[in-house]
Amino acid sequence: MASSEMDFEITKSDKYSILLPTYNEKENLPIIIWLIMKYLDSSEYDFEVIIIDDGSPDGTLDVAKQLQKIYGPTKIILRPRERKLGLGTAYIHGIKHATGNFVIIMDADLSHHPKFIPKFIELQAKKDYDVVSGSRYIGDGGVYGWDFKRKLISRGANFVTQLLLRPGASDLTGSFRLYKKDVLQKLIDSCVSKGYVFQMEMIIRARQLKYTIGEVPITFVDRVYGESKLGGSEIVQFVKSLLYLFATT
Ligand SMILES: Nc1nc2c(ncn2[C@@H]2O[C@H](COP(=O)(O)OP(=O)(O)O[C@H]3O[C@H](CO)[C@@H](O)[C@H](O)[C@@H]3O)[C@@H](O)[C@H]2O)c(=O)[nH]1
Ligand SMILES: [Mg+2]
Repeated sequence: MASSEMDFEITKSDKYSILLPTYNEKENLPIIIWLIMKYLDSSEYDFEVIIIDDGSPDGTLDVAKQLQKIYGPTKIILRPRERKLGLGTAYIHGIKHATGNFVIIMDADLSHHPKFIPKFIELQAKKDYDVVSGSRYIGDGGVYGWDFKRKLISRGANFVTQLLLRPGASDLTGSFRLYKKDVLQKLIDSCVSKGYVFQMEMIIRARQLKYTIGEVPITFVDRVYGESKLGGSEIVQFVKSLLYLFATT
């Protein structure tokens, strides 16, 4: 390895807890878990995957149980909830059970590729960032498979938020991130929103609290199996929260 690639250090005691919220992801879950194992098991990182299933009617939890049998209960941890309680609270629930000193949050529908996780870990270790955020809007990052409307919503949400709140991070609504666990806990405690807009508020709060944020370009590929749970009510929620943050910060 070239010396420039070695100027960071992962401490032996570092552990990464990956939170995977699922709602109707039975086709995607085995593939994402396989990819996580492929990219992290080959490295020497200590990690665990915490699956937070919200009573998916398609039987995602049964699939998760099978995966736990294959990979073992120390690698795959199941923390299901009875019913669909939303993405934001799924993270809050998951972090309570995380044993790592770092937490990685990602979607389970293969839009976020696990191959980026080692890049997040390396950048964090190199600069000791409090947060590393995947960004579709820097370098060779990008979005694939979204229709014009969805691209417009994402770009629009990012643009308006940049304009009003000047957060100094390029991808505000994305949710592929690595946090120091104590930082994530503090951010969660300071956030008021609970839906999808949670991602945006987290990064705004991180800036306010003067945490350092690193960015890794990521590609976001639209899901092949199942459908997005983002609906009109989430968009209304986003606008409300944005205005709230604008008025109060
Ligand atoms: N446990 C639980 N999981 C949920 C819930 N709603 C969604 N999920 C899970 O959360 C992940 C993201 O949900 P999607 O429905 O696939 O979201 P998306 O429309 O693709 O939105 C993604 O991109 C947005 C824009 O970049 C992001 O804002 C959003 O957080 C997400 O990453 C998936 O793993 C999905 O199963 C819920 O109520 N409970
Ligand atoms: Mg998705």
